[in-house]
Amino acid sequence: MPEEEKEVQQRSIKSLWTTLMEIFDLSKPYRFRFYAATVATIIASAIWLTVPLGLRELLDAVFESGDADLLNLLAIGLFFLFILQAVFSFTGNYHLEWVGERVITDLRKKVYQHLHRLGFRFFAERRLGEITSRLTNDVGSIRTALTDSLPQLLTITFSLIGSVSLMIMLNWRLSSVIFLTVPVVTIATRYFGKKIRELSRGIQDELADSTAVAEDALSAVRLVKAFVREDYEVDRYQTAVEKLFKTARRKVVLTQLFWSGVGIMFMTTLVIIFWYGGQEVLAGRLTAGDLVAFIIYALNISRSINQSSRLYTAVNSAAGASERIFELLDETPEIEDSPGAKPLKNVKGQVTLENLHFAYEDGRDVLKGISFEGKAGETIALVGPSGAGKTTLLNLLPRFYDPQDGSILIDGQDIRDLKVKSLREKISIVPQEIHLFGTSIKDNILYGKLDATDEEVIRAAKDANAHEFILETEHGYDTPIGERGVKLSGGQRQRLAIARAILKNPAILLLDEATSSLDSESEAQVQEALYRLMQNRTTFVIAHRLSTVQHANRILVLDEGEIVEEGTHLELIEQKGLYSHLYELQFRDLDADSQLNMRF
Ligand SMILES: Nc1ncnc2c1ncn2[C@@H]1O[C@H](COP(=O)(O)OP(=O)(O)OP(=O)(O)O)[C@@H](O)[C@H]1O
Repeated sequence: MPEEEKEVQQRSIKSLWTTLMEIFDLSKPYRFRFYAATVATIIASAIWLTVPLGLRELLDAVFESGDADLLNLLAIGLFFLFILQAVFSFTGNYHLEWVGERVITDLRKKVYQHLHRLGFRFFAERRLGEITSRLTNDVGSIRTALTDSLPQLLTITFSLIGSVSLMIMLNWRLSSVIFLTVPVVTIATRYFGKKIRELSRGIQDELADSTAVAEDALSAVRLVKAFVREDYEVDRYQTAVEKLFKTARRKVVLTQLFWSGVGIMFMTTLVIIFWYGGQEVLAGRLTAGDLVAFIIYALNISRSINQSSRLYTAVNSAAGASERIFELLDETPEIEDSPGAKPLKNVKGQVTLENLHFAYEDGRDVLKGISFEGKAGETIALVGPSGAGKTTLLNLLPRFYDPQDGSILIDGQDIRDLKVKSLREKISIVPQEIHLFGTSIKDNILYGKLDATDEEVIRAAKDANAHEFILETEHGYDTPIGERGVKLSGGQRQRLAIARAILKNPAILLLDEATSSLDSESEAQVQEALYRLMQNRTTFVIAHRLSTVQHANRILVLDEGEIVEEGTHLELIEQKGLYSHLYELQFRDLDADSQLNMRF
């Protein structure tokens, strides 16, 4: 075998072992139950192993000694043995599967919790479908291995060891026929195992890809329909699942070849045992009972090996899946509390930016030395051309990303010295794209403060100009919102998002004004709600409306990651710089009063 291939194989066997151990580690809290179940399984297997010996006695009682009383006694004895075996087998399997299901539940929780700890960078690099596939398909694959295969593995191991020992005791020469097949099976298992493991991982990857394709399209169903791209999306999904089918078929071919090969070998071995054993009986060196018992043990071994080869493929599939799960669990969250981080309390809302430098990718600075001091309660509008870095700047305040250089201070405290959760608790974000959950209207508002009373929810909705339209819906606050809120208009969705933000009662507000048009009545209601929300809070707003910039205490004009102008609306108009240029472009011919719907 070439050195390189050998290394890959060794590495993969090692990684199989490591991942299995990692899964096994998860069962630590349930070790007592696990060991008790193992003992019950050993006892059940041991009882099962005595059955052929009982049968041998039974047959010899008939054929050799002709003893009818002994025959009755043995038959009753065997019956009770079966009952006892069933009881132990049930107990062992039940508790082993219990541990398996428990471990999987813990694993699901652990993975999901970990996903929530990971930052924006992680999610930006992956598709949602791929991540959900890990939670469902990969964990499902490990589940099968743990709950089905683990009990089998134990039974098979004991049954194999026991059958082999008893066979040798019965007739060692006949036993050696069986052992001749062992090296062949071992080599085949290693060869096929590696291939199957690789294919299993491929299948999980392709499954994740196809899930991602479907999720992408289904979550943008409006876009798909608007562009009449149903057929295109169906094609895309078909291509993905057909690719999956091809890999799955290759796995089936390999797996079946392996099983069939093992099967043929053992049936041949059995024929040899029949023939050779028959000779021994004829020669008087073996009784008929001995031969029957021997053959049952041989069948036992054959069945166990067959099962273990199936088991091996299941375990290999699980190893492929668990590699992916543990890769995910190894992802380190980029934003975490620093040691000694303090909670942010009694916030006034003074925000200072000191020489901020930020890049998503090395060498391509998006923010280039932003410095600014915002007083508590001020409204600060950010304007500038597309791609100037406005959204990026807002994303740094709740620490969705950390700057490479420079710092952000809130009331004089560096946000990296604060507990992340306490920082984010004090900041509300109203983005352009409002996301609503498929729960009730009330639950969507409650997201801002989970323990709010009904009165608080209603007050927030009233302040957000949402109360009236909520009452007009079929079940009022309990009306469910369709998947992603499709049953609500754009303005209504915004007002719900504002109600949610009001309920959170933040000291700092980050607002990305929507650019999509609303009708003027709806627009006026949203604006009014926003102004109410902005009262007594430090607000950073990416402004697209003239009314917003006119009312802002200060306007920061960003261009290519730098603040190029700063001042009030009138001051900036007088400067005749970028701001006045943008203003000219957008508002030149319009009368200020009718400009509410215009965008920057
Ligand atoms: N997640 C990301 N990964 C890499 N680059 C990004 C990411 N998000 C934004 N950028 C890049 O950073 C730059 C600034 O983007 P940003 O969204 O902050 O601009 P903006 O001023 O808010 O623009 P707009 O008004 O169009 O929303 C752009 O060049 C953009 O391509």
